Amino acid sequence: AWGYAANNGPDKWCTDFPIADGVRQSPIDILPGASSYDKALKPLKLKYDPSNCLEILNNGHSFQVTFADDTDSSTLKEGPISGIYRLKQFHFHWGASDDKGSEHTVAGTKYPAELHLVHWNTKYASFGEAASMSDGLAVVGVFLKIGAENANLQKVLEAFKVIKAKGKQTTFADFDPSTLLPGCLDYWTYDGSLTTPPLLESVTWIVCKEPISVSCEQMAKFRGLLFSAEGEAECCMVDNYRPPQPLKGRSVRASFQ
Ligand SMILES: NS(=O)(=O)c1ccc(-n2ccn(-c3ccc(F)cc3F)c2=O)cc1
Ligand SMILES: [Zn+2]
Repeated sequence: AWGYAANNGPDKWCTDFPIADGVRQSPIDILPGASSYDKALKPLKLKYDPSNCLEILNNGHSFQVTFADDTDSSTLKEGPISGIYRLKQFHFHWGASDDKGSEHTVAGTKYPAELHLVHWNTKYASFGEAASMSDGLAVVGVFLKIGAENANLQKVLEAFKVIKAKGKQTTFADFDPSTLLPGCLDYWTYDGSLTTPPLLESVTWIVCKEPISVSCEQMAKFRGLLFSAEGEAECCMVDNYRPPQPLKGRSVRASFQ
């Protein structure tokens, strides 16, 4: 099965998932100087209902907080998209050390971690159907940089002790993911893909320019999670990021000047 090790990592994914060498793969290196300001881009309209929060799980690639998506109570609207996209889950990618971990990079700069808020287009009947459509998904990416402790992450980190190993999950209620958004919602946007298998080219990427903070002690807790299941040889969950992929002629637009 795919992973992030030398034998099953990003350079090997094309064997089972040939779209890995596709025309709109993610992540990318964002070059602010080469992105074009588009005054038609609207501000992001994010509205999340904490009561939609269901559970937190270690899926062996990251940890993920999943949301009830049977109503329009947690949605993304406007920004670069048209219509209503519902929040399905959020998760993170991070490094073994603070000098790497994000998937998108900014003029080559790597952040220690990156948050992804995954939404699906309600013009389709379900997440699964939307995931295979070119306008099916919208993922909001937020960079994390080392600084002050982020109090809004504490509740997530406290759950780690019960989801340390792959396959563990627990109920997770009343969490508002908007507390993890930066104050300024300026963003870059481009057409891309899922950054892990199945690497589907169905994502409108919306990457926030402003990072949020995370302390080095909090990063150490991320790195205490395991890729491995209980009873297996322990393997720390670190470096679960795909490196930047070729732009292949795509343009990156900026919502700000
Ligand atoms: N890192 S990311 O680009 O935000 C990202 C990467 C991979 C996924 N992902 C993995 C499996 N799926 C998935 C789950 C259920 C389904 F019906 C279809 C899918 F593609 C999915 O959306 C979701 C998000
Ligand atoms: Zn992700």
